[in-house]
Amino acid sequence: MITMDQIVREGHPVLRQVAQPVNLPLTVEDKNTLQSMLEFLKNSQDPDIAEKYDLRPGVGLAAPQIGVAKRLFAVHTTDENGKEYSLGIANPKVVSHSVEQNELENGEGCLSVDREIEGVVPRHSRLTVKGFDQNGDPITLRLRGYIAIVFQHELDHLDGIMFYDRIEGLSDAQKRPLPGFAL
Ligand SMILES: CC(C)(C)[C@H](NC(=O)Nc1cc(F)cc(F)c1)C(=O)N(CC(=O)NO)CC1CCCC1
Ligand SMILES: [Zn+2]
Repeated sequence: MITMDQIVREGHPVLRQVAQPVNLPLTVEDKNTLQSMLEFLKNSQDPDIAEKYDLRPGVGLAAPQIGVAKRLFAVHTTDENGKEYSLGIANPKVVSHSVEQNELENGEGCLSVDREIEGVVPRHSRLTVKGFDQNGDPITLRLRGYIAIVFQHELDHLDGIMFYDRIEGLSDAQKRPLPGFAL
């Protein structure tokens, strides 16, 4: 099972790479990667398991965050209307998005970032994502609200983009992990 010590922290080059698309049909290895990332998210949201293994409660995880430079990520959360999103997706891409932007008023964090970074992260408020599910079947998702933000945060990881890259006015020093922390 994935635990926090398998999660790569900022400063590791894999978080700044552009991840490679995966071949379809999905290999057993890629299916297992998606499944293990989804399992981590579920475990991290289970109070008993999270406490037992000291997991940070996560809603999304991208393959580069476990050192796999492939275009795979998993999400496990419910949106404002209580619709559950619990899935792994392969080769996701944004096919359209609103001009209108949206942001989490308290800013964002990241499982790969062990520090608080102030500032809102502008995102598309609505977007359509196409990709392939864990069975390799094509999927199209029309997203808005919180889940749209989660997807954009994970999509950015596949392109080596960290949430704080998008915060207006952040100095370069603030964008660099302190040397002592980039273990
Ligand atoms: C970095 C962290 C703060 C752990 C963030 N969680 C979160 O925002 N809220 C949360 C998580 C729960 F599991 C249950 C709950 F009620 C609230 C998160 O998982 N991510 C995912 C991530 O780092 N992916 O790479 C960061 C979020 C920032 C905006 C969208 C995803
Ligand atoms: Zn993240």
